Amino acid sequence: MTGTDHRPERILIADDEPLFLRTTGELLRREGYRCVCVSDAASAMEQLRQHSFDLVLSDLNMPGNFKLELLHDHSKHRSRIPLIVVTGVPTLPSAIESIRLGIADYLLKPVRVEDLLASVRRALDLRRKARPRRCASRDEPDRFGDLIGASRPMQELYAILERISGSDANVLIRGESGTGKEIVARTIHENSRRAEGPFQVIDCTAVPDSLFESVLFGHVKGAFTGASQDHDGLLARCDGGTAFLDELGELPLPMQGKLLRAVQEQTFLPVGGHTPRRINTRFICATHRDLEAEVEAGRFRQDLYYRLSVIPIQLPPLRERREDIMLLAEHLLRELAPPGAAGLAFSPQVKQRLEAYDWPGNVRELRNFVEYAVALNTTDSIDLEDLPASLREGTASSVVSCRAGDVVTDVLPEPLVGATRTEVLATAESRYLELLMTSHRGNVSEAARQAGLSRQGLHKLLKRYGIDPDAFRV
Ligand SMILES: Nc1ncnc2c1ncn2[C@@H]1O[C@H](COP(=O)(O)OP(=O)(O)OP(=O)(O)O)[C@@H](O)[C@H]1O
Repeated sequence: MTGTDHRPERILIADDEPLFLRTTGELLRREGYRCVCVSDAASAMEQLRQHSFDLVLSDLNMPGNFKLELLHDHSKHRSRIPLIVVTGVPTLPSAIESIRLGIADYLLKPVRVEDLLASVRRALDLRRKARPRRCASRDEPDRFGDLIGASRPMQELYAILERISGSDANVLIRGESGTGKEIVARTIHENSRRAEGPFQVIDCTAVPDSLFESVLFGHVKGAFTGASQDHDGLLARCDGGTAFLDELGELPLPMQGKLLRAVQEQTFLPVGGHTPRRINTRFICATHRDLEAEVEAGRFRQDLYYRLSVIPIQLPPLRERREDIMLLAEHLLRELAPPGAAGLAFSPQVKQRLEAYDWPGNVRELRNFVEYAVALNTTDSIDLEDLPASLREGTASSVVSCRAGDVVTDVLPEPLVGATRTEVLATAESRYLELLMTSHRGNVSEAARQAGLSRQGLHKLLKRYGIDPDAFRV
């Protein structure tokens, strides 16, 4: 059985019973599906974050899922991928909660082979019908795969994505935080001939410099104290697929030369190894930094920059494509509203406020806002009182205004007069983060919510500026 784009459909099976896992995996593979089997909820969530799947088959009682964590995570972030529950311990509360979270089916163990296959086929069939076609921009002007937006910059982006779908060239995506760099990278992967291969996210800010080489290239047994066996790195996992290097600008300089070899020659040496490993990988990278300035400043290798930016893509901030705000907000509302709240809508005053707001955290901030409003709302309309204070008061829109001809020293602190644009912006961002941390007393979750960033995204920024949240706790 294959999907509409002639690639085998991918099924994630999560169950802590080894026998069920093995036999179900074998059964579905025989039917032509590609299966990945994991035995706990954390591994399932990691797989879903890193790879594309068409369906999830999940047990309920398995490690890490006793409060249905996998189902909650799934309903929040990937509700368009159908999830079938297969449980040996059915309870009424778990069944009600599973259905509330929008599962596709609820099967009881021992499940008959024909029932399982019928349920899998039904769920995949529905997904195929609901799924936007490949390169959908011509027929559906306001979306391309999972990307939403009808503005001119988005139309231009869709045209580029369509044109490059036959290409295997490396891509460099730039844009502010939350503009959609990762979702664009996934879209490129899913529309490429590598679609059935892995899509591996490598977050350059998440790995300490000293571990980078081993995390990226792996190591051989005995390479260092504690290396008791050979270990594959993240690059080995991208073979046949796409490596997505997020925040490329943070890659330590010594690693840049090693990455260049992997990009150029498609080979690398695991730490302590002598035999080069060959890969077949496309590189898509993202950065919010001005990499050309980094090259000029000697912080980023020019040869690597040219290798990776064969196709450059610039993502516009949301404030520069305001006509997409309500389109995205309505889409997110449909995605995030609980089942049974299909009529939930924004009031006219809220729409006005959303369209006027500057969205410094871009689409991620908008998504966080919709989640917040959906969680607080008890009626069928999202009204002004459901908005967080920053949006109600429109604080982020009130920017310092500076008329043409004003002397720039009026708005710049003395030490920054004559500084470059990058230095001024970095100073402002670092100051903003300090104020944010002060007002939230070092609570990263709360601060991230206000800033419209993910916790991970805020951690990345804090790390970049050497700001320790613990120092703000009182
Ligand atoms: N055009 C879009 N259509 C639909 N959803 C979008 C769009 N752009 C972004 N999103 C959603 O906004 C959120 C943030 O997007 P994403 O993580 O891709 O941004 P990013 O630029 O990689 O952020 P960061 O730089 O902080 O890592 C995700 O939930 C993503 O699905």
